Amino acid sequence: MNEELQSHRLPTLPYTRFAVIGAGAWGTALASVAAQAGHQVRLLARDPEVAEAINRTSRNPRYLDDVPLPAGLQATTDAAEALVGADVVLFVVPSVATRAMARQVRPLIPAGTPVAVCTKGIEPSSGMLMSQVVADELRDARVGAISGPTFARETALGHYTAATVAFDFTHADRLAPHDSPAARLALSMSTGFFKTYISDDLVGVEIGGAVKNVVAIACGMMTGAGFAENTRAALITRGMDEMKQLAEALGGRRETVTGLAGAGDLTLTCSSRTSRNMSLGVQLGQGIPREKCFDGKPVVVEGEVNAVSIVDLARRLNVSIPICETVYSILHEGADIGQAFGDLWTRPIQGEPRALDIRLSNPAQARQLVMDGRGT
Ligand SMILES: NC(=O)C1=CN([C@@H]2O[C@H](COP(=O)(O)OP(=O)(O)OC[C@H]3O[C@@H](n4cnc5c(N)ncnc54)[C@H](O)[C@@H]3O)[C@@H](O)[C@H]2O)C=CC1
Ligand SMILES: O=C(CO)COP(=O)(O)O
Repeated sequence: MNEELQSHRLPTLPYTRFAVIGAGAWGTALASVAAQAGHQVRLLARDPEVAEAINRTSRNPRYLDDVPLPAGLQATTDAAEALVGADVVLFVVPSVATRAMARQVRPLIPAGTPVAVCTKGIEPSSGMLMSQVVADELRDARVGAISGPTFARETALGHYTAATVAFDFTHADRLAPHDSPAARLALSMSTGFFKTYISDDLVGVEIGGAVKNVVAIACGMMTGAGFAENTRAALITRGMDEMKQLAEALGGRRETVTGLAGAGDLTLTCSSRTSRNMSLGVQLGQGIPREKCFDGKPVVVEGEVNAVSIVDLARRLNVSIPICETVYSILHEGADIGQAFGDLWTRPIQGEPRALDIRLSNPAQARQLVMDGRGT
């Protein structure tokens, strides 16, 4: 347990009855972690065949089919059965399905129940973070998030993994942080291989998870198109700056973005083709038409959908996020990859950090000055 929390007189009580909504790769992996921590876990699947197979074979035949699942994990397609008696709920459906799913299970979640959203994204049109979408539907629940650098397969296989559990802290949470939903859920999910950290900056945590997917597509595109490692390092670093700007504009903290859910997830996702976002970018960079990517199979690529909502949100907030804008222009406006990345590199020179308020003319103009003999 966190040392600071240990110093409190009262022990933190773990949650022990989990309902996990969504039996995809990540829902299955998180259900597995919770079951390995010794909890009762009910996993809500859409497909009866998946639920039946999990219960019969302790494997999810559709996702992570080679990973054995622990005892104590029961799957069902009946939302009422999944949620009855649950003292904590994890929401793990794709961002496009989150609101409808929250609305569907609303009557089954008692007031005050902690709900952690493990989906990464921002809702189009409303610009809401996933926790805000769920809170909008479940008005009486305590809604937070779990996020970090966590490939589902590696997590389910028991590789050392770390993630952040974030909830906004109420006045009562500040008086008794050991008893806050964040602390209780972090303790409940903590196993010998799954390490949790606690945050009270839900906005910062969720912005990291949403924006890193778009930056990963950018890194994939440049890899597929044959750009070099220098380019990727620049995109990761400047992508983190875009996260910081956006988080701050929404009331989050810049330093949260340097944590697991920001820098951590950005590093993971932008470095590996295991990432569906990075992988989509690589395929597009190689010139594969979108409909032929992933051999034409439907795959959840959150950054593709969320490039739209993130760019829209940033424009409304007047925040400059040129890397996300570049990805958006390629994915949704048909821009050419080589041209769009080239344009990114000829943007005006600015301070790093942006607080150093300098903005010089376009580098092309500087070259012209040299050619005109007007340098010193
Ligand atoms: N796979 C991973 O390594 C990680 C994924 N995440 C996030 O978790 C979320 C879910 O991703 P995955 O589990 O990987 O996706 P997935 O593709 O493995 O599974 C998606 C699940 O959602 C269900 N689903 C799809 N559309 C639905 C709808 N309209 N209504 C209800 N259920 C629906 C599917 O049946 C499936 O069970 C995403 O936001 C992703 O960014 C976060 C961390 C790691
Ligand atoms: O969020 C993830 C790892 O933290 C999974 O990334 P992808 O959705 O790109 O596969």
